[in-house]
Amino acid sequence: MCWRYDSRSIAPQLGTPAGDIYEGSTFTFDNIFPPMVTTDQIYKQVLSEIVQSTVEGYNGCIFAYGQTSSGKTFTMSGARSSPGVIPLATQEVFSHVKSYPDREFFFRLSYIEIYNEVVIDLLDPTKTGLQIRSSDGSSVVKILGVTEKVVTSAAEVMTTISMGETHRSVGSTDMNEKSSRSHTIFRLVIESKLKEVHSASGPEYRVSSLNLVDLAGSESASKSGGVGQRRTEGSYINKSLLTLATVIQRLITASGHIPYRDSKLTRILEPALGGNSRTAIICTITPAAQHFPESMNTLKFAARAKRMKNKPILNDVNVSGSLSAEDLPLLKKYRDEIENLRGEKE
Ligand SMILES: Nc1ncnc2c1ncn2[C@@H]1O[C@H](COP(=O)(O)OP(=O)(O)OP(=O)(O)O)[C@@H](O)[C@H]1O
Repeated sequence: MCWRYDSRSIAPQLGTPAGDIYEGSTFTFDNIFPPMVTTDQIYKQVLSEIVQSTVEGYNGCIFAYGQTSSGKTFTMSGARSSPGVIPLATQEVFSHVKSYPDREFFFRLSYIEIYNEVVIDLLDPTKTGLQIRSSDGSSVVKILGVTEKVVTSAAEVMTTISMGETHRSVGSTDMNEKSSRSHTIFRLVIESKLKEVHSASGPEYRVSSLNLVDLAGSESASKSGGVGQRRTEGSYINKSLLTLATVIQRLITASGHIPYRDSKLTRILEPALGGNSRTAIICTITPAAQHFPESMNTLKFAARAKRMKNKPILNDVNVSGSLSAEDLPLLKKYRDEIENLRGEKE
């Protein structure tokens, strides 16, 4: 073990070669979880609050960043023995709506991957090269033509995602037998309206999105043994992660142009990076000494990301015309009902 840590800080272990070189580099975070902590425990302690607030009308984003094979997919999707963030969050959304019996909810699910800078619809992989459009100071990012499946239960979400998983770009590298070769984004759009309108009951319509992102692993070509296709994938992965790091660096130093548009990943995640979303970043590292340099890089990324400030806002639908009734089926349905009633009265 070449690291020493407690619940908030981590540093190279003194008395090891790395520890002696990097003496004095201590990183402090909101939480540090040792290997034996389960994703369920992390979820309850840190992530549940963000997921609940998406039901209440705030945008939320949780993403996993780290070296290849350090446990991002294990954390986000989970394994049979240990449910990941996606199933845990899905369960919570559908149970938390019960706390709002005065509201009607409507859910749409999309699941995409960004592979070699091409956006692919995992719910319909014949749709590739999807375009991204941002509006309203990029608080709203749309993926044009993406499949949005209307879902009514947690079980339906998980069945749909399992189907989408079969289309993911996964390949074998020296570091991970089943390495994610793409960034994947699970997006649940949550629309709600008051069943009966009372002026004191708060905003009538709300729309928010929950984005759960499993990034491809940062990797060194020599360790992952990539040649040919694997090497090309690796270079796209590293380039988009570098753009992510640059965006974060510019946000925290408030310096220069912020290059959101330099990668599909940062364009889609723009609201989560310095925007209106509540965002949690889970950085995964391995304690193994041979991966010390990669772990150090991940910790430096995490330390910068921790300094990023977002401005979450409640997305009631009087927001600035950036969302039309066509974007919001529940709102459209409600407007149609009003139009019909007016028609009947006339
Ligand atoms: N905390 C953990 N407990 C048990 N097994 C784990 C844990 N974290 C990761 N693993 C296992 O380690 C292997 C690699 O993990 P995983 O695929 O999640 O890495 P990754 O960071 O997503 O890698 P890549 O970027 O290459 O896709 C998997 O077999 C996974 O089940």
